[in-house]
Amino acid sequence: MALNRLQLSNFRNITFAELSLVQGVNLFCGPNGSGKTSLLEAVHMLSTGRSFRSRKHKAVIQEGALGLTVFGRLSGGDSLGVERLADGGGRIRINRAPASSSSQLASCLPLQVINSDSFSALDGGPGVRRRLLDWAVFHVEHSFAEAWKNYQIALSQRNALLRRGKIVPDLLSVWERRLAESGEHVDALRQRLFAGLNAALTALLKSLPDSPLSRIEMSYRRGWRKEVSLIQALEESRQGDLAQGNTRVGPHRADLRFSASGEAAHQILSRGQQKMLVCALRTAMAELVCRHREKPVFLVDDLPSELDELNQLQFARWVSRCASQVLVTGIEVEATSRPWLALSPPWNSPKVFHVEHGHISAESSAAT
Ligand SMILES: Nc1ncnc2c1ncn2[C@@H]1O[C@H](COP(=O)(O)OP(=O)(O)OP(=O)(O)O)[C@@H](O)[C@H]1O
Repeated sequence: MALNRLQLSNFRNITFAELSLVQGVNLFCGPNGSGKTSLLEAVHMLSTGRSFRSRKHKAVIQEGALGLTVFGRLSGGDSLGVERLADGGGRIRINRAPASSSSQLASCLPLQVINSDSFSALDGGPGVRRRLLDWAVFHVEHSFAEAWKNYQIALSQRNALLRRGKIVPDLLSVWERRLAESGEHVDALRQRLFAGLNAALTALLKSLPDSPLSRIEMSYRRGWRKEVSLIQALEESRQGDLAQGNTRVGPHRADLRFSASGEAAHQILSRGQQKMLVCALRTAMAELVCRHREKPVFLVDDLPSELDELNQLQFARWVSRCASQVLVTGIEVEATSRPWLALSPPWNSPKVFHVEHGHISAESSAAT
């Protein structure tokens, strides 16, 4: 699925922009602080209802404005709209009708983001990796969203009971059974996805020149001991959980680990190799998603500053196989377009947009 038209207003320093995008590569070039990342952030908001830089909508709304809007029309004809107001209100619309949750936006517009934050996936906490895995599970396994929601409800109920201090055993076991049932389901979906993801990632890494990167192995930790069921694990950890007021086992503790010869990936890979590993992981996820659904859109913020030329070229090749469209930012047009020019059509003829002081104009014509 590609984004054909994008319209935004009062989004950080962009007062208004209306753009016609192409399938393949869209380049947004301009000096620091001109509004390139804000543009990508707006597309992210259209797919998730939120920014990738700030948890607070107010920080994203243009200073002095009452609210922001982002509107997009997809290649399949659907339209998406997000409005965020400074007073905390807002609306999400799909085909002009109110949408009940932002996950409906995500199913219409699957999106992968590569920016400097993406690289914390290896050395950051497990939550970052879990969310990455769940992006692919959500798009491939249709029962995941419901199972995960049920799991979260049961988890917060069990945690609330644990914090009360005085346990009502019957009530606790009701929520533990629900937690175990939805948790086992979430885990089964993740495990099935993981098997395909692992195969796709290994194939991508093996296609790289021999280095520690091509020997990286990925493993999945489900969040409780292998030998027991989730209900047993919950019973075993009940006393400790009571003392902590928190459920310490279950799929909310799952993780992906990356290692080579027993060493953690971030201990043995160079910074650039770590970045390439994250690019390969996101590509592998997109490959899995496009086997089951339409190809996702990639947002790539300032690739030249992250990877050397060979790796940029490799990554551009990967993206061209599994994405419908990519929006790339950079400072110089020549350096930003270089990795894409060696690919086959439509990837070798990027549409270039110039970004300056929040104004965005297409290269070949007047402002779009
Ligand atoms: N709420 C806001 N209202 C108005 N302007 C804002 C707001 N938030 C941020 N800005 C400004 O918007 C500008 C665009 O920032 P953005 O991060 O999009 O730039 P960029 O082109 O990606 O820069 P770089 O190349 O340095 O990454 C910055 O000058 C920033 O100070």
